[in-house]
Amino acid sequence: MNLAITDVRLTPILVADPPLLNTQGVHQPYTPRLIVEVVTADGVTGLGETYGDTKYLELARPFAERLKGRQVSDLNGLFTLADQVAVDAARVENAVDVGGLRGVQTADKLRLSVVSAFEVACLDALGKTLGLPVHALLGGKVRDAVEYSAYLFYKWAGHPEGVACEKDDWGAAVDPAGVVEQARRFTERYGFTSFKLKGGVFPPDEEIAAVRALAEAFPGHPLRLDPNGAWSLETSLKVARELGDVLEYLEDPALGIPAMAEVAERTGVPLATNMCVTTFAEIKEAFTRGAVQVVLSDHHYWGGLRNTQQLAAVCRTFGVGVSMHSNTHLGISLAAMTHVAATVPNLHHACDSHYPWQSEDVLTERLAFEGGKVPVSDAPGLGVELDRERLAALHRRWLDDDGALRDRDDAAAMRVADPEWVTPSMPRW
Ligand SMILES: O=C([O-])C(=O)C[C@H](O)[C@@H](O)C(=O)[O-]
Ligand SMILES: [Mg+2]
Repeated sequence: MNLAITDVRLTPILVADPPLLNTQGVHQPYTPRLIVEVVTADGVTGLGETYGDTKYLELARPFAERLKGRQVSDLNGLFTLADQVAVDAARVENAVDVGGLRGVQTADKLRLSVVSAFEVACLDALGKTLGLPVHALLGGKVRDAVEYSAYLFYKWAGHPEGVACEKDDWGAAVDPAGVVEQARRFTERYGFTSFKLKGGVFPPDEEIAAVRALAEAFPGHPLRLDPNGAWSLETSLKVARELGDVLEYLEDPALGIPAMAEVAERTGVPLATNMCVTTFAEIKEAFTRGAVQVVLSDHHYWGGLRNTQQLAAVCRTFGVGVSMHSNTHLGISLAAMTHVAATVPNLHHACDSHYPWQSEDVLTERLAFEGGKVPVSDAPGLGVELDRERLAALHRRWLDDDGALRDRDDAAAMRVADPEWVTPSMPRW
């Protein structure tokens, strides 16, 4: 058995994305992802996936160079190695992640977002070599299936006229009836029983009405609303009070730990975040001030599967809940999320996943939701197989792009439909 890494392949791709609305704008018709392959001396290939924007590619390339000759079992060494990769100061100066949707942007967070794909790829290769599933390498599963929630979005029926795109069959959802209809489709197609609505798109009263409509259509089901910090403290307090009786939690109503702490204290409504706690450095203040009751981990920017387990342990220590955030991702990441989620004992909320919105994948077989859950694979590694033809086709799309879509920009996509659109200043309402 030879665990030495002899080759690393990085393949940036563009994958189809429907016109999903958020407070920054709308999703572009294609979004960048990076597929990582780590090959061992025995010829075993491990797969990983992360964000594919330029700022990640420019770190992934020098990192991949340094990886050759190391062992896929040397997971701690990945972090030491990452520290050697310089981050351009312009990338982090006064910067927030994806226009503010994912919190602060630090040099470490950028590095971790890259390391995570390599950690997953190394675990996949190690698992395949040893004949063990990734969850076993993480200490073993405590559940056989991981529950996900329906991630509802306000959306248009299609991308703007004349824009090259793939069509989707979800239809439009721009009012309460549309949101309920979308939720019904999610339950019919995937069996989800929890619902999260991406808010911050329409004035809060309209979004309150949509959540009320969901509560009426699906009585007793867990509901969440996430405006990505688009509301002032006063608006957050108002929405929390109006929806407190039907929400499982409210996600990032306002920006920053002090505002979140005040909303939590004055309303008692549980708050979740993937914005004010996205790094270990932010935990102490947020937890001691009671600003968040559920941290939505994302193994991509927390630095991988083992860091996610560490985050879960810290949350458990402080009596704070943990669940999972999601951005547009493919099956490799869904498999990784499922393996780590299977090992976290204190996971009491259904995880987010964009996967149902992704009509394209790079796997020979898509992962399936059964009754809203993804079964935990016991096959060696992640339990997924790369479809090289699909990978090549999506890479071809990336090569053919003139650069306009290689960096996610929801405000730019919105300007195609509304040339006057500027990124809203926060708080928006
Ligand atoms: O706050 C969140 O849950 C997200 O940031 C998830 C995604 O970024 C979502 O808002 C999106 O892609 O529009
Ligand atoms: Mg969120």
